[in-house]
Amino acid sequence: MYTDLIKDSTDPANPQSATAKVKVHADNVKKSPVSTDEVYQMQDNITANHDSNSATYTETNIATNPYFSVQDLIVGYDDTIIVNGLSLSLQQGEIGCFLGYSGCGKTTALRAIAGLEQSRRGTIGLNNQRLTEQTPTTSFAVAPAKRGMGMVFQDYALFGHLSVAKNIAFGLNKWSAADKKARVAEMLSLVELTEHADKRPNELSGGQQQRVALARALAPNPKLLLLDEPFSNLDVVLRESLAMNVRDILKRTNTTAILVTHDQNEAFALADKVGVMDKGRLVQWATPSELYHEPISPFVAEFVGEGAMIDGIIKEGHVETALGDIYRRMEVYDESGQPQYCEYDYPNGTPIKVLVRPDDIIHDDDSTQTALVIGRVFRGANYLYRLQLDDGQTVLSLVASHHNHEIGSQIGILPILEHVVVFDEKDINATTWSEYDRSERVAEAR
Ligand SMILES: Nc1ncnc2c1ncn2[C@@H]1O[C@H](COP(=O)(O)OP(=O)(O)OP(=O)(O)O)[C@@H](O)[C@H]1O
Repeated sequence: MYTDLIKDSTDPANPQSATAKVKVHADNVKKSPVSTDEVYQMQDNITANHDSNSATYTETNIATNPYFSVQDLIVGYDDTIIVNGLSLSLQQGEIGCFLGYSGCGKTTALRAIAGLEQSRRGTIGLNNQRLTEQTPTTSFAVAPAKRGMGMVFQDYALFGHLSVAKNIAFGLNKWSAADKKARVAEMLSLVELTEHADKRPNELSGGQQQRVALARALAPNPKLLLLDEPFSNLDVVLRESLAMNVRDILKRTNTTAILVTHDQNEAFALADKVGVMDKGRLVQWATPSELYHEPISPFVAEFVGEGAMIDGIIKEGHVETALGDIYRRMEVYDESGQPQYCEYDYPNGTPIKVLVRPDDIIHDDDSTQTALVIGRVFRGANYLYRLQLDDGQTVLSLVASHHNHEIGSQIGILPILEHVVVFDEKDINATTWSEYDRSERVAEAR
């Protein structure tokens, strides 16, 4: 794969393949329900764990060790591997996210981090403590209740018979009465629910209940906060605004967190680093912007954001396409600030696929290059147009909605091909989202 950035594009998560001969991923296996009791116990113990006897890194060095790290984590049931070589790291205060389709192993990964699932291989470290280490020679795992983690669930899991304030105070049993009162007041204010302190959860909206759940999880000051699809019970409009609100709260409290979701808007609104998962593997671990602009494979390109893949062919070091020629741009500039280019190192005639995002195609009435409008979706501020090029290929274009063009009309376009992503045949032969989608439908139809 080539992007406009000339740099090593190998998978930073570096998933190692499992050596055991096992079947990877099975959709017919039922998962055990999340045991909220286990999680309440985790929560109750957070503040009691400052003198935890869990092992510390022998070569501890806060400057070089990430605050939170997972290395080559493998989790499976019987002969099935669900999480396959997960590796990632977060600095303190960073928010990470596992993003992927249903059944790809996101929740299992989260539960393994919490210690609620046993791992077969790998290490987990948090705040200079080794929490899990499973190697051929060592086997070590800190109990969930001693990991200092908090959890927020999809269904809020609040105590219906307790007030909002008492729900928030739940994990503070070992605090003095005065400290507990002050902490609950602080948390109520943080999530802007002070005036609802004495209400029962069922007197609150879904969004408010989720804020109570967040306050309850944050109250004992967890070392790591785990959020499992926290917004999926809420309507779409509320989801994005609550996601931004939650990000703001986590940033203000410098909380390190991991979110699990299948919704990329949620992932982008909340997370600093997003990991796209596919069949138990972390395919790419990157910032939202990197995922969108520099997807590592067609799978990630198609899963994250919108766009179209068009055909290209290598000619003398550049790519010829129906939209125009693409030159390989480096993130290197000459003295006058002009970007520098180099050649794609493929032989002449190599077939290529080019990822073109809707923002790469600008509508321009004065352009001599035109395309046929074959579809459009009104999105308030914009129209998303589906456009057919002269050779029959289609691309998408995001155009301000005051440019109202009927289906069947020709419009002028200006392709901006400076930042497109180029994939070769090897990338294309990898499993794509479309292929997955098809096989899912076949499986569902059985
Ligand atoms: N305790 C278990 N025993 C056996 N298989 C399990 C168990 N827990 C999960 N699985 C299987 O592991 C796979 C991944 O499940 P997981 O819940 O991690 O996926 P997910 O990506 O979080 O999906 P969703 O978004 O639907 O929650 C599924 O096929 C599931 O049936």
